[in-house]
Amino acid sequence: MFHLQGSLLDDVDEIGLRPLAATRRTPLADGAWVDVRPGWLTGADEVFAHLHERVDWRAERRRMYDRDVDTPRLLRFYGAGEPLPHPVLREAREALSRHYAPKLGEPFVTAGMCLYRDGRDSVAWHGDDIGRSATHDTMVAIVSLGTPRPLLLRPVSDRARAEHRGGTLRFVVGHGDLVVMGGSCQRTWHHAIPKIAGAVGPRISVQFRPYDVR
Ligand SMILES: O=C(O)CCC(=O)C(=O)O
Ligand SMILES: [Fe+2]
Repeated sequence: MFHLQGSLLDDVDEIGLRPLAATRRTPLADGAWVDVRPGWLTGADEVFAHLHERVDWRAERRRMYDRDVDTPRLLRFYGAGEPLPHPVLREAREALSRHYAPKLGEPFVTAGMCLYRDGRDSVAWHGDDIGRSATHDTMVAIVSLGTPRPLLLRPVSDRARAEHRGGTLRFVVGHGDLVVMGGSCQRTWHHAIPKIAGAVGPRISVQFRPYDVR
């Protein structure tokens, strides 16, 4: 069975969520920010195994120039109101909605899921800028399970590029970790999960988003 020690290197096996008060914020240029809460989800081995086996993962194909290519990861999107594939994901969505309500003003409702089978699977540079996030501040909260992979961020708006000192930012998101991209992040910065060489185990990410953000 898949086994990976959580980021905090502790031995909590019970499935649950730690307090969100321990979240640490990194402000980014042009009104964006990233919150990180290492080891938020406990019992992550069991949740990973459950999702890996039970979710009806779907391969997608995408038009690239003049040909169709496989999207380099498996996907499953749970729309608002659709039951989630593990009860702790509903708890996670509720806890995030409660914690961020004062600033977000609305709940997280959808759950996008990605399965990166190995280091060849990836997400190219993009912002989640379909819907209201193209014009409004919002939040995308990501729970990561399985093999740690770097989440890269780079500024794209003129102001973010002018304000930002230094190069591409790199957040390694590990087993049970929470990362929240907020403020203007989806329209002023881009993010990516790059391919990596060598033997790399699978990773699942669960992205919670408000209504009409994708
Ligand atoms: O896997 C991740 O953590 C990021 C996925 C992502 O950026 C997306 O699905 O929009
Ligand atoms: Fe994204």
